[in-house]
Amino acid sequence: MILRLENLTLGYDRYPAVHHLSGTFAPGRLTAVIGPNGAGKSTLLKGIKGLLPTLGGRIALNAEERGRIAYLPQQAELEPGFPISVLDVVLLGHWRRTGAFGTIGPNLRRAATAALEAVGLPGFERRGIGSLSLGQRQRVLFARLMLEDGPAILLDEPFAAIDARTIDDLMAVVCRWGEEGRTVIAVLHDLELVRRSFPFTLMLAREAVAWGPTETVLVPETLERLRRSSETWDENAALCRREYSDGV
Ligand SMILES: Nc1ncnc2c1ncn2[C@@H]1O[C@H](COP(=O)(O)OP(=O)(O)OP(=O)(O)O)[C@@H](O)[C@H]1O
Repeated sequence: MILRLENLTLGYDRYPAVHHLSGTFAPGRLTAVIGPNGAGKSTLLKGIKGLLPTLGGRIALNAEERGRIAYLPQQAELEPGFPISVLDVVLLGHWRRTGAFGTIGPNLRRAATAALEAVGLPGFERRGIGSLSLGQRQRVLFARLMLEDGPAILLDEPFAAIDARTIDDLMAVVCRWGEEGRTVIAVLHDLELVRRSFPFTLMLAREAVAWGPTETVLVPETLERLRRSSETWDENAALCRREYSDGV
């Protein structure tokens, strides 16, 4: 899936939070989105997933493609621990794709078991999701993303408050997604992790400060530009005055 943004503006009640963004997320490419609090990173992921209307410009995707994008929101936005099993949480990845009437056959159960093994939780199927640690829950959510089988995967701060061992294990899953040709876009704050593992970076401060190969983006000049632009952006920006060609 080629995910292309064309002069994209996103926001809330017509007040823009991400301005005039243009660029492409190519298949198999791992892109980190970095920027300070309030830079519009979560807004961008929600816009790509179709949870926000576009205020201007467009995301070049049809509805069917958009429906297949897998999305992991920030932990704070996740549903509280319902008393359901780990297996059911993982199988939700399948239902998200097929709808509630999709059938769960033995192949799917095997796929769920294999996904749990791949994230380092073999034999956890019957455990209640509420009995797991934060890191274990994040592993389960990655197993669910595996079952979603999306051509593009959006991760919003997937490693916040997660221990180094779990990050390593889950990064191995992310790298495999890239090798399988899936587009991965991850909001991250750990620049060392970005340098190590994400070949592309979008540096965001309401608009793109820089977007390209990580080694050209994470350099002192652009980090300084990021610092300056986040100091000057207007929390109460006026309605975007450039034209709204579609959306709203
Ligand atoms: N539901 C909402 N209604 C109105 N404004 C919102 C809403 N969600 C976010 N915003 C505003 O949009 C701007 C961008 O927020 P966003 O959550 O996208 O930033 P972020 O880069 O993900 O920040 P963080 O690193 O803190 O998660 C902020 O000014 C925020 O207050």
